[in-house]
Amino acid sequence: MKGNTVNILVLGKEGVGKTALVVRFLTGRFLTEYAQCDEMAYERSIALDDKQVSLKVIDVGGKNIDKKSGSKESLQKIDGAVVVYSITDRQSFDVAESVVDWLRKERSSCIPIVLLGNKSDLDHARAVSNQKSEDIEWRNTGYMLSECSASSDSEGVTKIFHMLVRKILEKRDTHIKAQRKLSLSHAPLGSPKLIRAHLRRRFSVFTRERTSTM
Ligand SMILES: Nc1nc2c(ncn2[C@@H]2O[C@H](COP(=O)(O)OP(=O)(O)OP(=O)(O)O)[C@@H](O)[C@H]2O)c(=O)[nH]1
Repeated sequence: MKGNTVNILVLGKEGVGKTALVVRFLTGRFLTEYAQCDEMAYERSIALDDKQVSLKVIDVGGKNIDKKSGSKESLQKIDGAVVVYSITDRQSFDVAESVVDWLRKERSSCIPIVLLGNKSDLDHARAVSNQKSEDIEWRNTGYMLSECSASSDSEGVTKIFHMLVRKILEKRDTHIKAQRKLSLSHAPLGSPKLIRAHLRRRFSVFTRERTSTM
């Protein structure tokens, strides 16, 4: 079982600020230059809502974005993705949209995706209209639109990654509950599993009744 281990893929066109965002989120710092790599994986344990979460963030170099080969293997193991574009680069938004389509096609189960416009500090050079709705929320298809700035908005970057991790854990929880229910409904009558579940239910009613009369 995966427990609280979460794997996130960060993708997008070259130069949109993927590494800057990941580094900002994991270290709180903004660096202006990075060594270019095809793919970098960062591992970190974070505290979120009283839970300890083991995070693995894979930053796929923008050069790989067309062939997408580097990320294909990682794809089956990931729980969620941040697809980044720069608000100053219209083409990076088109690339990001095609990456979201590709992710949806490649992954049979619908993973949560954030379509994220970076460099919002450069509003004067904006080339993509503002996608950010005031109350950020997950849409039906399991994706979210937002904007932030790796260079000037540490809090905003953290908030977005945290929202994604929460969504992943919530989805996993729902899946586990559904699996449990299914395995119980398939258990043969009188099986130890079914008897145990039945006793647990009875026992909880019994303790509730006792507590309420006290
Ligand atoms: N103004 C501004 N510049 C940014 C921001 N985020 C990143 N940059 C700059 O954009 C450039 C590219 O950032 P990277 O983080 O290397 O971009 P990347 O998407 O990882 O690039 P590749 O690894 O080549 O795919 C750097 O010069 C950063 O300093 C931001 O929020 N605002």
